Amino acid sequence: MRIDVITIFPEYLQPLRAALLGKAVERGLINLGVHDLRDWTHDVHRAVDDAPYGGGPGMVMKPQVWGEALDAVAPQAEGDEPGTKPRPRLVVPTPAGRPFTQRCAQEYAAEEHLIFACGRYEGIDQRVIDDAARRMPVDEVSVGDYVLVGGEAAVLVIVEAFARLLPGVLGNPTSAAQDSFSTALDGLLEGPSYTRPEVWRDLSVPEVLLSGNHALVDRWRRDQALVRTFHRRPDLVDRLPEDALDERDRAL
Ligand SMILES: Nc1ccc2ncsc2c1
Repeated sequence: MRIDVITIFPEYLQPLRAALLGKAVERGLINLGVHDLRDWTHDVHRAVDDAPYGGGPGMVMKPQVWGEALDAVAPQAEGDEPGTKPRPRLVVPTPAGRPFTQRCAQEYAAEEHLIFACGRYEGIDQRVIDDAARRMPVDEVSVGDYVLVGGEAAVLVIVEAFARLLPGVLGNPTSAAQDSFSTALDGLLEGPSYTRPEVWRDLSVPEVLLSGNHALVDRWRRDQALVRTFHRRPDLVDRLPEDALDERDRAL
């Protein structure tokens, strides 16, 4: 998979070259390009923003600079035979976007080429998104109901969420199958985990986990996931299968 990130702070994306993701890049599972948006400016000040039409606080990122950057990173070469190059998907993190979920992460893990546009200030001139949408799918996505200073931190979150799903990235691929929100858990939250010692600061591991009875352990883990989900994320309840509601009543 190819990932391109366009930003005015390339150094912010260094964590993509560290740890597990860094290993995936080194091994060629991910082909990563991080680009400085200012490389497509032509003025002495290398300006990337301007005052908003209609007035209001803050600055808006200029369409000309973004247009040239996206043309360079996702060239629409004349005469390209359709399907000869993977069509990229443009992802624009924004507080005003649709929620980024585990399902989105699974979709992105299936893409061949993702381009991330990191906005700053009050955001990117909307015509950049509208122009790009003429030649590639564009997603404006939110990583939560809060506002950051820019899109870079959101890109780190999004890339980690889908890259860990790529074959060969995680040491133990089966662990992703039992994640919170996974199909195996019916979209529930994971329950609590424990490891040695059995007693720590007078706190004991739940007896059932020491029983060796896998059926009882599985049932206990399911109950813990149900109770945790219903208490912490009641908004996920309506997405659960009908029988999970009955399980809830038994578990609570
Ligand atoms: N451009 C911009 C500004 C704030 C923000 N918060 C989450 S993503 C994002 C993107």
